[in-house]
Amino acid sequence: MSKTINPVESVQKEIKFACEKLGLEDSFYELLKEPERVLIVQIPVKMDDGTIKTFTGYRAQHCTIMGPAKGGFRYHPDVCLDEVKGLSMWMTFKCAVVGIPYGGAKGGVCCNPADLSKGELERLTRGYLRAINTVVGPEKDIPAPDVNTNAQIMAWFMDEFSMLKGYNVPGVVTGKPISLGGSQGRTQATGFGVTVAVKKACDAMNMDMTNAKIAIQGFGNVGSYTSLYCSKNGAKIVSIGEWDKTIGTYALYNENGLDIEKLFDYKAENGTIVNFPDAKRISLNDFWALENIDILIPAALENAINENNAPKIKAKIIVEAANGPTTPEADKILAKKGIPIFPDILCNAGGVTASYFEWVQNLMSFYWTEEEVNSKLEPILINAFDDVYNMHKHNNVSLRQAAYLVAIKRIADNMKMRGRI
Ligand SMILES: NC(=O)C1=CN([C@@H]2O[C@H](COP(=O)(O)OP(=O)(O)OC[C@H]3O[C@@H](n4cnc5c(N)ncnc54)[C@H](O)[C@@H]3O)[C@@H](O)[C@H]2O)C=CC1
Ligand SMILES: O=C(O)CCC(=O)C(=O)O
Repeated sequence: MSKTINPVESVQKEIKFACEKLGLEDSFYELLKEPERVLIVQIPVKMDDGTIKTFTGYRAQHCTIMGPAKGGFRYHPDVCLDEVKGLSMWMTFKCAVVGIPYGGAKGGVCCNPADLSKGELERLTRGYLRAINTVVGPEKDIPAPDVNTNAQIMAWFMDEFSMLKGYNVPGVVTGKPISLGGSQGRTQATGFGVTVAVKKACDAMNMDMTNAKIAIQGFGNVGSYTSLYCSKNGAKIVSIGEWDKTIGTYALYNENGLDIEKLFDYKAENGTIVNFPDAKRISLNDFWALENIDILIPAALENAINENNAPKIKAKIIVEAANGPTTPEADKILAKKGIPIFPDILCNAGGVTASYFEWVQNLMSFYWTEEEVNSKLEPILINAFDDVYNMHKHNNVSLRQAAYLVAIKRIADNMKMRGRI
């Protein structure tokens, strides 16, 4: 059994280390160690059978000094206060790493969306918005999609907020459908950004991406587009680890590389990839222990790589696409094995950066093409990668520590200039 990991304590350790390394006084740590605000709400939902069920929802806003709070909300049975708080803290540092004018937030509702009908999901989403409406808005806090939430859910969220206000407010949420003010490229942006990180990581490690074999855990929004863009860049996606409601966790494996476009079609048709024909099915345990893998990309949930499976990992590098996929114990094990980990707050920042573009377009009511979005997105991600990599090289710190150093230096400079400290 893995030890229970408290994400808040894990982030606090990273903040403390970075503040000390940057020579910042304790007051900086004091201001960053906990979210500024956490809202816990009960959401009554009329179920299809006429009964009322109550769900617990959360919204945590960690730090708003750099701008309005920003971050997704998820629907999952494991959603709880500490998870949402930890995820909101990661968002603050992610936005600072890429230098976009936001603080960090995250939300979620503890529920199993697989058990809810479309109507129940809509009523839950509208109820969640009504319960948190006083703390969100284009100038305050702008949610977005995360695990088990998507463009349709963002559309209901935006519609309910607009009805409460009495006028259309597209900028209250990002990741909307294009027809409602969503941005070109947002759906694909996190996977696009992870692929930029993979390319940069390969360059830094003298690896050839066009010959790389990649294993990816998760074929949801982030995992699927990461698979697609990495394969378009010549890499072979030899394995995809997944979860299915009928059989639990499993992985698909094809040593010659899975056909990702066919996998997209198969998932669109079947809602799952569990019986995809052109692959062997292996266990998730075997997935973590795969031989001859160059790059491992966790793109599912927190704590996926832990003290149990880290010793088995044979990949040359890990690129984190999920938030918090590697536990602190696994970090230490992998460091001893000499496997570098390119961290989440750098590698998955493409999503929030494209969300920033969506919000800017909503505020201007003037919309960009996908080419314009991607041509603005890529240089931001490349610069962020270079900032983190240089910090890592020049300060004898891990890549994760380097990302926190870059982020916290920017936030601390802002705090000092304002005279907060
Ligand atoms: N959607 C976005 O734009 C962003 C998402 N992220 C992070 O990326 C991760 C994935 O998010 P999304 O792709 O949006 O969620 P999603 O809900 O679209 O996909 C998650 C996938 O992981 C699979 N999964 C769940 N548990 C699993 C397990 N134990 N083993 C293997 N597969 C499992 C699910 O079946 C699903 O296909 C999360 O950590 C999220 O916070 C980070 C940045 C932006
Ligand atoms: O697009 C956004 O605003 C946030 C995405 C998100 O939740 C994340 O980066 O973890």
